[in-house]
Amino acid sequence: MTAAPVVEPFDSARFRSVLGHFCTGVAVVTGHDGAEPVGFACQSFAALSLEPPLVLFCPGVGSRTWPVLRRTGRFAVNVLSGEQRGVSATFGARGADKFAHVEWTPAPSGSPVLAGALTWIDCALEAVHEAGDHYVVIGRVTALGDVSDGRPLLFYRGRYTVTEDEQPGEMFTWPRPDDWF
Ligand SMILES: Cc1cc2nc3c(=O)[nH]c(=O)nc-3n(C[C@H](O)[C@H](O)[C@H](O)COP(=O)(O)OP(=O)(O)OC[C@H]3O[C@@H](n4cnc5c(N)ncnc54)[C@H](O)[C@@H]3O)c2cc1C
Ligand SMILES: NC(=O)c1ccc[n+]([C@@H]2O[C@H](COP(=O)([O-])OP(=O)(O)OC[C@H]3O[C@@H](n4cnc5c(N)ncnc54)[C@H](O)[C@@H]3O)[C@@H](O)[C@H]2O)c1
Repeated sequence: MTAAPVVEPFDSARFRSVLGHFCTGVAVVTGHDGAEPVGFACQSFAALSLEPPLVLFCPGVGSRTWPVLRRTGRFAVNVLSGEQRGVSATFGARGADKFAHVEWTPAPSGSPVLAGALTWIDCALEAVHEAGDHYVVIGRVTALGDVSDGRPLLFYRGRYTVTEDEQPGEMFTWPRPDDWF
């Protein structure tokens, strides 16, 4: 039998403060039910598996986008560029008419690909796990967008930021190609 973990008390502000130090990109996860497009800003996105190709993201239990994605079994992940702070703000605000001021085209799944996104990942729903006040959603990658040289939008300590210019010689190369995976 394992001992119960020692829990030091903390409130949600401290949780957000500490977790906010983990810098991430920002994605907009989109879907379409045949009637209207849906989507929300999401930083809990990650590559999960290469063989088979899987990704994950975590929508809150109160998300109104998520039930549409669950019903249709399809979604697209739009990787935002550093010039898309406004897009993130729109898709991160509840209830707004999120598609009123953004142009989009359908990915093969029909899910919106937002104009100006760095790239996109089209997915079929693979698995869903309940986890606290969020779901962990796993998608099987079905199509991939083109890539561009633009800089990504980053979210760090509750604020947006972008990377600095790359300096010559800064490019890191792994000692062996399979070290990471
Ligand atoms: C950088 C960034 C990263 C984020 N990452 C994540 C993430 O990883 N996971 C995540 O779950 N969220 C994340 N969010 C938050 C998420 O984008 C927002 O909560 C977004 O509004 C959810 O959109 P939705 O379409 O799912 O739901 P919405 O339709 O926007 O609804 C969200 C909630 O608001 C309520 N609501 C909607 N309209 C109204 C109204 N008119 N009056 C009162 N209540 C209303 C709904 O009932 C629901 O409970 C992130 C936000 C930002 C800015
Ligand atoms: N995973 C998420 O659901 C998530 C992540 C980031 C932001 N948001 C929401 O977007 C809005 C804007 O955020 P902010 O500028 O106040 O930044 P913030 O200070 O709330 O975010 C700091 C960090 O806390 C964590 N976090 C925040 N809300 C969370 C949640 N509901 N569940 C799990 N982790 C969470 C994330 O790691 C985030 O980077 C807030 O309503 C926030 O809750 C949600």
